[in-house]
Amino acid sequence: MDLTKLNKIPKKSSLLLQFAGLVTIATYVLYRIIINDYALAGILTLSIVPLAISMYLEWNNRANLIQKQLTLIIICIAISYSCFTLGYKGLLYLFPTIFVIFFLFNLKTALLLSFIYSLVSLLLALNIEESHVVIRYSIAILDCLIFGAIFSHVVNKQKQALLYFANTDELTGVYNRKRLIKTLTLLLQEYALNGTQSSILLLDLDHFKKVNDKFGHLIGDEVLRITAQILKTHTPDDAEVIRYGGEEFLIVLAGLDMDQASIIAQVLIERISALKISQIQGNITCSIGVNSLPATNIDQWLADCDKALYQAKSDGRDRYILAQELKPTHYSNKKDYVDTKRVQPNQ
Ligand SMILES: Nc1nc2c(ncn2[C@@H]2O[C@H](COP(=O)(O)OP(=O)(O)OP(=O)(O)O)[C@@H](O)[C@H]2O)c(=O)[nH]1
Repeated sequence: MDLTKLNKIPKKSSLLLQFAGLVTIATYVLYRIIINDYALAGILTLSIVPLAISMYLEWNNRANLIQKQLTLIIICIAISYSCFTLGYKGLLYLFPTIFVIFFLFNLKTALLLSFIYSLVSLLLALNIEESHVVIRYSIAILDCLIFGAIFSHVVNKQKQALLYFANTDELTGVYNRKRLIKTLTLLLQEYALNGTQSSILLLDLDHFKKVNDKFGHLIGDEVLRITAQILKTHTPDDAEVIRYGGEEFLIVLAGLDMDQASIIAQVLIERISALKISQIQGNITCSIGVNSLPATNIDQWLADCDKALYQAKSDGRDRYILAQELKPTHYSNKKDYVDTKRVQPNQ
């Protein structure tokens, strides 16, 4: 399944749901006008306006959760009023709105809101209904609340699992590259708005091919897993560790400047070289490129960090290099680095 298509599903279903609501309410408003009930027609029309705005924003990819929640609350108020004037006919509209509440609020808030909404509407319906009718509806509405809560709980769990698998590298358990663009875009925006510093480290294990060749791919995999653990343990809690390529990891340090990022780079180099794996003789080392904002865009941020990493490799590995310290002419392309590798085969 193409996971990128997943993003389009909520937009389509949300538009469809809102369209169904709009048509239902609009038809009902027409009916109330025909039978000269202008008061209820007016109140319901008030709920059509935010719904139409909400659909327009959704269509233009500008919808946000707060505006959707407000729209739903206005519709709930209109439906409560219709319970007061229509009795059980108004109560019928409670059921679908309760389900929508569970999809637009978190579980606790949705339970509280739909409970208050149902209670108020049932009490208002008493205006024209016998109490035994209202009690019958109360039981049905309670069922709806319970099923709504269970259903949204299960869907949320599945959504979390899907997000986890879509964003996680299977071998190491850290983020995969899908996470990258979103995180770096946010940090560039933060820098442009508030001047908040952020840095990235591009870390590559040294001579990893030799580890595979000498000890086998399974041991190589184990080294990658342990490295990922070290990166997670020795970086701040809010740092994002991303598996960037085969034996390459990108560490995103939000809010940290070049000096702070350098300290972390040095710690990681020391921790990785201190690593003892029983099946492997000798040390595992790594090289790191460090690049801090400003950067004109994500590509430049990453490309300059990549150059710093290549220079760290060329300068003898087991070290970090700051992108800011690179001379513009130094290692302008990867060929220079490949040539350097070729003359040091036994390193
Ligand atoms: N075990 C294992 N190996 C991997 C994985 N992904 C990539 N590799 C290996 O990583 C090695 C990368 O080799 P190179 O790009 O030559 O880099 P290197 O040997 O680390 O040399 P330098 O980067 O120059 O220090 C290759 O042998 C790949 O097969 C993986 O998921 N598991």
